[in-house]
Amino acid sequence: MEQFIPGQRWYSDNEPELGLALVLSVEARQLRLHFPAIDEDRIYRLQDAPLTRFRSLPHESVFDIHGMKLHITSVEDNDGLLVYHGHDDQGHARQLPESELDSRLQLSRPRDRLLSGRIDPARLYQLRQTTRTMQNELLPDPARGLCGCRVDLIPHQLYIAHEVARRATPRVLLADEVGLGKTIEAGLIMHKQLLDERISRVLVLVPETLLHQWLVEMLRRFNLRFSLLDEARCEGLSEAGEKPFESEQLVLCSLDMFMRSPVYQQQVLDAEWDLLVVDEAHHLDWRLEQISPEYGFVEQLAARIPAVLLLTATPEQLGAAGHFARLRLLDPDRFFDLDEFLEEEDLYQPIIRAVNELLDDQPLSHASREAIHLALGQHPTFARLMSRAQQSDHHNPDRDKARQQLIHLLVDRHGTGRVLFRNTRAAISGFPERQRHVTPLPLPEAYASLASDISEPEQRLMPEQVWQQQADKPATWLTFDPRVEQAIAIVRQHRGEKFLLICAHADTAQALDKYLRERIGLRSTVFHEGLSIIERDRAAAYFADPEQGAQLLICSEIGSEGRNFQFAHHLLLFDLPGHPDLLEQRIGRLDRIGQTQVVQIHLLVFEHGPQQVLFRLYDQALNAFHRPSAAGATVFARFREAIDRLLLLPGDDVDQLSTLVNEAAACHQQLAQQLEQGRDRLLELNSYRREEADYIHRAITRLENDPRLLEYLETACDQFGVELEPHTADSHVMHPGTHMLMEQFPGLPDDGLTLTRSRNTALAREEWQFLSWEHPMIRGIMDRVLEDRHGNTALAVIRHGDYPAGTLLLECHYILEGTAPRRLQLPRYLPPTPVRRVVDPRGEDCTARFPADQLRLLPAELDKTTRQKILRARQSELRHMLDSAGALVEAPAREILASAEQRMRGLLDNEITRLQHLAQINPNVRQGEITQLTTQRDTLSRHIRQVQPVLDAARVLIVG
Ligand SMILES: Nc1ncnc2c1ncn2[C@@H]1O[C@H](COP(=O)(O)OP(=O)(O)OP(=O)(O)O)[C@@H](O)[C@H]1O
Repeated sequence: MEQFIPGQRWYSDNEPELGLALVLSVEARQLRLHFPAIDEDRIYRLQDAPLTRFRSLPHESVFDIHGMKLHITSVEDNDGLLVYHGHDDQGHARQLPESELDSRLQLSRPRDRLLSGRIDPARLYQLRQTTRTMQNELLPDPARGLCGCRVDLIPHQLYIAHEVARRATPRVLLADEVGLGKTIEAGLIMHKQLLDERISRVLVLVPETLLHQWLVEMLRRFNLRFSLLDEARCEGLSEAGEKPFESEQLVLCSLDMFMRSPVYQQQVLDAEWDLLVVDEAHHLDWRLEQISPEYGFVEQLAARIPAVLLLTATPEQLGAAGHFARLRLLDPDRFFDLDEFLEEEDLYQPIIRAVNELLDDQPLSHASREAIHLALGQHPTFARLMSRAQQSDHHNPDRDKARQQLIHLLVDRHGTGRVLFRNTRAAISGFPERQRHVTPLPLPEAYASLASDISEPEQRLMPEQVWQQQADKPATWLTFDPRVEQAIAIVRQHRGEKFLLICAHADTAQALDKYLRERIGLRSTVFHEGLSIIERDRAAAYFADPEQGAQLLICSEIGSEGRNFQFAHHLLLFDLPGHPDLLEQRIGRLDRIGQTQVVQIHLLVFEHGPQQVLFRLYDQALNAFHRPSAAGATVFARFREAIDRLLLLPGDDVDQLSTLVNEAAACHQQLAQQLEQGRDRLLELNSYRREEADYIHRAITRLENDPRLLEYLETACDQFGVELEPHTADSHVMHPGTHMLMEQFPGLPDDGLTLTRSRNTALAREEWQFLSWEHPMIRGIMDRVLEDRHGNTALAVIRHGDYPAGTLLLECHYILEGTAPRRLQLPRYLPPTPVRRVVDPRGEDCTARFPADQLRLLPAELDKTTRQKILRARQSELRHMLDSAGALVEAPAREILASAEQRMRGLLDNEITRLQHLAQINPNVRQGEITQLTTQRDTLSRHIRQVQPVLDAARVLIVG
């Protein structure tokens, strides 16, 4: 019998409606209680007072007398008086002595509710059980965080997302070739880390032109609602007395905004973030002699924010120094010296040769064997792998397996492998072809005569601009420049087909647009840096509209970055840019995931002059119109002087040009070969591992095809009064019902919504919701069901031959759930795990006789009064069964916890050993990562051992 102590809270078994009582005094035979809810004192006999002690447990919530809700994390027993510790709704740490609990009865625990005769409807009880089961299955599922995104399941993206999002604080450079889905990869990583509660505050920095596209992409594909903070919004928030960057969790800003405002820079630096994402990171210019303000600012952010994703399609634009500089943002301790970085890259050559021999199924040369020993050490496991990999029988699957394992081990040890992911079209199949169509055009005399006045090669690429400035007339070049007529002719030839025209300068774009619209009546629109963001988005949307939209979009160079125009198949290049990476960016607007046809590239090239120089270099030396040229940037860097000289030549020097093109072509071929055999091959292997991608793919498909999802939604809708009706073969419509039981059903608008379970349909019908276990609506329902007490008691009549009618049995569902700081990821190893026990009146375990799915429930529904009568009459039996079930669950709970701890240790020890090995050979492994993992493992062990089974739901079974 529990001792009564003044200050404790109890409630009356017979009259729970009186609320929580406070023990005032305890004498020899009686005790005095005060019931604040009715402001009455009552006296009970100490010996048989029908009272139950009120106790709440970790994970539950209680209210104090001022209405503050406390989410309990631990309960302290201070000489018989309880103090609840936890946090309030704002996340502030609080403690609450039981004497200050709100007196309106907070009977939420199943034990209290059963003993006071409170029973929930059977369907609600069932919904709770299913929710628990699903929660237990979904939390550790490898597809978690990836299956609910409205994206095609593209293997290299799945691999990267899975690999990166698992890291505690990933700091990586996503550098897939243009248009292969870096934004999508970043979205997948964020989505998974947010769902796993590894992160909650995210700052995304993008060029101004891409703000809206990011905003929309994050919402429609990932259900991530970012807040776009521009100057106007920040000003508004500041005026309202708020700190702009602390008002929202997911924030999207343009980097340019911070470049204009040191005040905002400071404010964003002062706010706390978990993850920083920087798109188009090649703009962060860094040279030994000078650091750009953009780089300086991002460097400060990256030093404070634990996780960082940098996105760029052209990591080596601006040369190796630029590449090094971006890696330096991710890990300044590791990448601190440019020369050393360059030397180190060369040291990987022997490993690369070894990997090539393994890949090409060749015998391992002596040098390769040496390199492997040097890289992996003399550990017996590696020695065994080596000997299996060298077996002469080519058909032996063991040999293949050993070779694959060695490749993985070696790739792991590759210099930048852990921080850099780069996939190329060459390594990933399924991309459309490119076809180029070139129309040589005479160079107008007016342009030829300008040549001697221009000293900058870049200017010579835009003669129309120089002409306009010199002639000081508005765009007269339109009348004599043959590219204009030719562009019109090409567009007209393909009536009804969309064209993206890109030129270097905003003024050129504007003049062309005006001319084509007013004089020719073409449905065109324009996109350039002089327009506001809204105007640019409007232009892009007008172009995208398949029926009423523009046939032609004219863009300045800014249109060639990041934008999605793959619904068009024709690209018209009014001029050629001075760098191969820019050319690739231009082509990448159309040649990207989602392009369904051959990409037609139309080139308007003068037969003479600098455009001809570039054309021949791109076409004949780099073959850049047909496929991305990985070595293009290096070739241009090597021949920069010669190229600039030719670009500035007033006339043509055909011989010099041919020599340059030939030399550049030879150099390109050689570099491409080296890349193919060398560093790129390793990087490629590291950026995409098929088996892992397949494994994730299978896991996602399994969840997607789980029929329980729709059943679950149907039951929830039924329970909460929401209408759900079939719509098409794979979709449903949902509406709030007339008797909806919730004020608001999570995520359901007043006018309803349509949802589909089919990924393909969801991709085609963006206005529909994509239903998955991760959809905010399903997550919202699960939270609502588990919150507080929904369905945690029930009563049913059953048939069972072994027990006489009238026997009372009790089915108890316990939950093993730990509390630990989120960053430790405890649920990954110990998801809330249900344990079920059924006890008979003697307190014996009879679970085996009553498997959950075989309980023969009788339809007899007892009314509320009868249920309460039964429960009150047999309270002592119930108490006994509750206590017995509590004792019975201890042994299985210990087993589950021990195996969770073992699993956790196994996984983390593996990871620690791998990292320790890597750290000896690959300095890219941050020592901090290893220490963090070791501490994490030990702290997790402590948390797991402290877990106690908590009764989550109980059902009284009456044998009928
Ligand atoms: N898994 C996917 N499912 C559906 N669409 C995708 C997927 N991956 C990429 N896309 C689409 O392909 C296009 C290119 O993707 P994304 O913008 O992420 O590429 P990127 O590598 O960031 O491009 P860039 O180099 O131009 O910045 C986008 O329209 C995107 O929506």
